[in-house]
Amino acid sequence: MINIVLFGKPGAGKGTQAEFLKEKYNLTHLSTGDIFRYNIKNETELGQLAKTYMDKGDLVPDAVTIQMLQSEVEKNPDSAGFLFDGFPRTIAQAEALDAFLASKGESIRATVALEADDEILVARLLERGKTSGRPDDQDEEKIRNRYQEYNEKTAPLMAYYQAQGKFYAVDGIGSIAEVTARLSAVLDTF
Ligand SMILES: Nc1ncnc2c1ncn2[C@@H]1O[C@H](COP(=O)(O)OP(=O)(O)O)[C@@H](O)[C@H]1O
Repeated sequence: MINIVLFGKPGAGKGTQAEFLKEKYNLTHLSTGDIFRYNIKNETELGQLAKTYMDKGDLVPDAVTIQMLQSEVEKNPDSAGFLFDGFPRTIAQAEALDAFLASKGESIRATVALEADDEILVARLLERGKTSGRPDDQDEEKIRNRYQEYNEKTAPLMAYYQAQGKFYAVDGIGSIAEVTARLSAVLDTF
């Protein structure tokens, strides 16, 4: 199994790139943001809980997110590998993921980060907010709050995966095809 973490700030292009990478490498794409939004749309209990955090640009609590992610992995027992998008976002989530995969005799092969400047990304998200309907993309204050959450809670994951020798970064600025090519150059080495 090849398990990959796609890493990057809000708006870095993880979802866009995941669409190409999952096809190319035959991976099961698990986007925690997409799963939460699906639950919000269907008005599940999980969705109602997640919405209170997401609308403010806060992270959903670890216990909720970890349990949800594990159940999504369990739903795909025959997967050739997972592409984790938007997860892990905290050290506690990364530790839980490592322990969970280890219990199945699996592990994370690599974490690949899409790098981009904050100001470019804030502008991208405001643009996306005009058509995406996402409440967290429409208000600059909420967007800034997501960057603060990222800097405080998610950025430390770079050192976490670097210490395991699993961290790779690519430039996330360029055309979609250019960025896909940069990511593929890293993933093709596995
Ligand atoms: N792993 C996670 N842990 C906690 N909250 C999460 C996680 N993944 C997604 N969320 C929630 O969903 C929101 C949207 O996430 P996502 O769709 O990945 O968008 P983006 O990367 O553009 O912020 C986050 O701001 C957060 O509230």
